[in-house]
Amino acid sequence: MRTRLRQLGVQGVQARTFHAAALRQLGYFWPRVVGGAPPRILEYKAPAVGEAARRLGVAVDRVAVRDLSSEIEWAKVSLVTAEDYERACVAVDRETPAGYDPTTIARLIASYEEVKTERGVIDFEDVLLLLGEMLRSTPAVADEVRRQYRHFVVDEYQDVSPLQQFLLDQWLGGRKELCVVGDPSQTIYSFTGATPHHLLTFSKTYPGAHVLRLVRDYRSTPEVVTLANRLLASTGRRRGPGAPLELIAQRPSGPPVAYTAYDDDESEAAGIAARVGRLVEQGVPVSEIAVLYRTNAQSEAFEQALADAGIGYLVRGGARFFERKEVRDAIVLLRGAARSADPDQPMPEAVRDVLITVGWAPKPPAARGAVRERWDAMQALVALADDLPEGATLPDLVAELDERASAQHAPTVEGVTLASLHAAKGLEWDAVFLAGMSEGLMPISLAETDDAVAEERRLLYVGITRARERLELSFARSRHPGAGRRASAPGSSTGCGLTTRRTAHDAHGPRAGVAVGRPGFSWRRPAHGRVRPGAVRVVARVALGRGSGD
Ligand SMILES: Nc1ncnc2c1ncn2[C@@H]1O[C@H](COP(=O)(O)OP(=O)(O)OP(=O)(O)O)[C@@H](O)[C@H]1O
Repeated sequence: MRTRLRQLGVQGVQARTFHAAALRQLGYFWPRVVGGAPPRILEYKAPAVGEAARRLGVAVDRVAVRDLSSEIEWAKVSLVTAEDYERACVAVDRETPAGYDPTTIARLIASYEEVKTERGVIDFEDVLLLLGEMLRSTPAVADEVRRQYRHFVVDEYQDVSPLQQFLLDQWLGGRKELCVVGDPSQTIYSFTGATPHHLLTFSKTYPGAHVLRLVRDYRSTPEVVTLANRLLASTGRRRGPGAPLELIAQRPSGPPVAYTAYDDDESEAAGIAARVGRLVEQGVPVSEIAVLYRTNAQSEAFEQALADAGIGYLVRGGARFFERKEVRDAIVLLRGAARSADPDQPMPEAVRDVLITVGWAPKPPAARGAVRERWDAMQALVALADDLPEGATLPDLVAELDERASAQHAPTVEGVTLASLHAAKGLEWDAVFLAGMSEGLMPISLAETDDAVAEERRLLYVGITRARERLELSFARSRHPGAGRRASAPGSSTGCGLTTRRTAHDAHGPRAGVAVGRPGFSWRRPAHGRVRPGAVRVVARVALGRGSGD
C-alpha cells in the first residue's frame, strides 16, 4: 500500500495496520492521559495463561495453554468479556477448546487479566482496547486524533474483528469519510475472531454508501481466473450479500495451470526448486516467484531445496527484517552518515560506501545460508536507496527506514518468496507454486467443521489468485517414501488424476490435480443458520487507570 501510494505521488498518508497505528497513538497519549510510560506489551500470552490456570488449580499442558491463549484472544477481539463469555458461547454455538467448559474458561479469562494487571503488562489486544476506550472517554484526545485523521480507507475489510471495528468507530467519531475494500471470498481469519459481517452489512450501517463491485481481474490470466471461479462455484452459493463474485479476466491467455504429483515431500521440494530454476533461466525475476504452503512448518523443505539449488529465498513472516542485527547496525551507520552527508555525493553511492564497511559487496557471496541472508538483507537496503525518487538524500532514506520499521514494512529482498497462504494475502507474483495440496494439509486436518473447511477453501482461493501468469499446484503422495496421501479433493472417493500420473501438466485441472470446482466436486458446504458474530458484540470494559484490574 505504501509503495503504491508513493508510485501515485501521494505523500503524508499514514498507511498502517490497526495494531501499528494504535500502538503509536497509545504511546503518544498515554503519558498525558494516564501518566508515565505505557505498560510493556506481552509478546506471548502463554506464561500469563499458565499462571492464571495454576492459580485456579486448572490442569494444563503446553498444548492446552496454546489453545486457551487462542481462546482468550478470540474473546478479546470479539469484545467478549469474562462475564459475558458463557453467554457468548451459547449465542454463537462455540465449541470450547481442549475440553474445558465455558465456566472454567470464563474464570481463566478473568484470572489472566489479573495476572497481567499485577505484572503491569498489557497484551496485543489491550493496545486496541485501551486506545479505543481512551478515545471514547477522553474528548480532548478524540478531538485531536479526529482533527488529524479525517479520511479512512480500510483494506481487507472482510477480515476486520469486532475489536478493530470498535477502534475504527472511535477514530471516525460518527463521520462517514470511510472507504472499505474487501472480498468475502477471501475471509481467512475467522478462527481468530475476524468476520466479514461488517463488510456484508456496510450498506445498512451507512445507507447511501456507494458500492462498487470489482469484478474485472487485471492481475491474472484467464487460466488462473477460471480455476479461481470454479473453486468458488463449488460452494454452490449464488445469491445474497456474501455470494462470490465471478471474476472476469482482463489479461491475455497464459500458460495452463500445472498439476504435479511427487512421491514424497523431499521430491516435491526438489521438483519445485528445479521448476523455479528453469523459470529464472527463462528470465522470470526471482523476486517474482513464490512458493506458498498451508503451515509454516512446511517452509523448511523448500528452504533446503532452494539452498541446494543455489537459489536465494526469503521466508515471509520469518525473522523480522528490522530486527536483524545487520539491518539494525546498518541503520545506525546510515543515521550517522546522514548527519555529515556530503551534499555532492549521490545518495545511493553514499549508501553503498556505508554498507561496504559492514560487509556488503556489489556481488552476492558464493556462500549460502546465514552469509547469503546477511548480504540479501543489506542488498535490500541498497535497492531501497536506488528506488527512492531522484534527488532523495540520506536523511530521506533514514526517515523512510524509520517509517518502514515502525510499520514493519520490510523492503524487497531479491529471492523467491516462501510464505504461508495466510502471509500471501494481498500480494502477487508472476509465478506461484501452491505446494502440499493433499488431504490433511489442504484442507488442513484441523478443519473439522463445515465452516472450517469453507475457510480452507477461501484460503486456497487466496493462494490461486496470487498468481499473475503461472500457477503450479502440487502434492506429495507421502511424507516419507512409504506412507500414502491423497490429493486434495475432499469428498471425492476417487481422489484425482494426480494419484495416477507422476507428473501432469494439464490445462483442464479436473483430470489431474487439486480437483477444485470440477462438476461433482463436493467439499462439505458451510452449515446453515450460522450466528452472525456481530450478534454477540459486547461493549469493552477497560479501565484506563494504572494498576486497575477491571
Ligand atoms: N484498472 C486497472 N488497470 C490495469 N491494471 C490494474 C487495474 N486495477 C488493478 N490493476 C492491477 O491488477 C493487480 C491487482 O490489483 P489489486 O492488488 O489492487 O487487487 P486487489 O483487489 O487488492 O486484490 P486482492 O485483494 O486479491 O489482493 C495489480 O497488479 C494492479 O496493478
